[in-house]
Amino acid sequence: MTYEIPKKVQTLGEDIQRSELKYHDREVLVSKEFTFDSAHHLHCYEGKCKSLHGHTYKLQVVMRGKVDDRGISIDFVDIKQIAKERIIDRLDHRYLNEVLPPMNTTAENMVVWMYEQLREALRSEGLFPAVRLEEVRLWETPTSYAAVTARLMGDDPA
Ligand SMILES: Nc1nc2c(c(=O)[nH]1)N=C([C@H](O)[C@H](O)COP(=O)(O)OP(=O)(O)OP(=O)(O)O)CN2
Ligand SMILES: [Zn+2]
Repeated sequence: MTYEIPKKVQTLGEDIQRSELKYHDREVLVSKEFTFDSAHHLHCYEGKCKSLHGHTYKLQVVMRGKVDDRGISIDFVDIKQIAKERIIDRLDHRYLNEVLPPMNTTAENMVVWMYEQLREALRSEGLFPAVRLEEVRLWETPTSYAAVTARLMGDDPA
């Protein structure tokens, strides 16, 4: 069954297109969250995390960009596609020590690697510099996270 948009609502859409009340060119942060489950263990670490164990990780990706005529700075769908391809699909239900480049799989190391992956994806997809990565946050447990920002990564725009 198809639903026809009422004439009144169509007109409202046209009004919005014509309206002066637009926030385009204003920079806005846009964020999306993901979860994935992985196993890992730490090296050079005395404590329970030296043994093989798992986490439900939570990843938050924050991007920033100028709002366009539609009122969108970066489509949530694009953030999802990039994060899935570059991170989630590679790490979900995997043994991190095996699938990540050689690193101790701490939240700190992983979040920097994730930032680099996402920054590279924005460039290769042609979204940068209109869209920039602002912050990446990785929760290892509900109470522990590591994060990097554009400033910490030396990527602040002049
Ligand atoms: N700075 C860091 N400290 C620790 C890391 C890390 O990546 N960076 N990692 C670990 C372990 O991987 C461990 O699994 C997580 O430790 P912890 O937060 O203590 O885990 P809990 O399940 O005990 O968390 P609660 O939320 O307090 O129950 C260790 N340290
Ligand atoms: Zn752990």
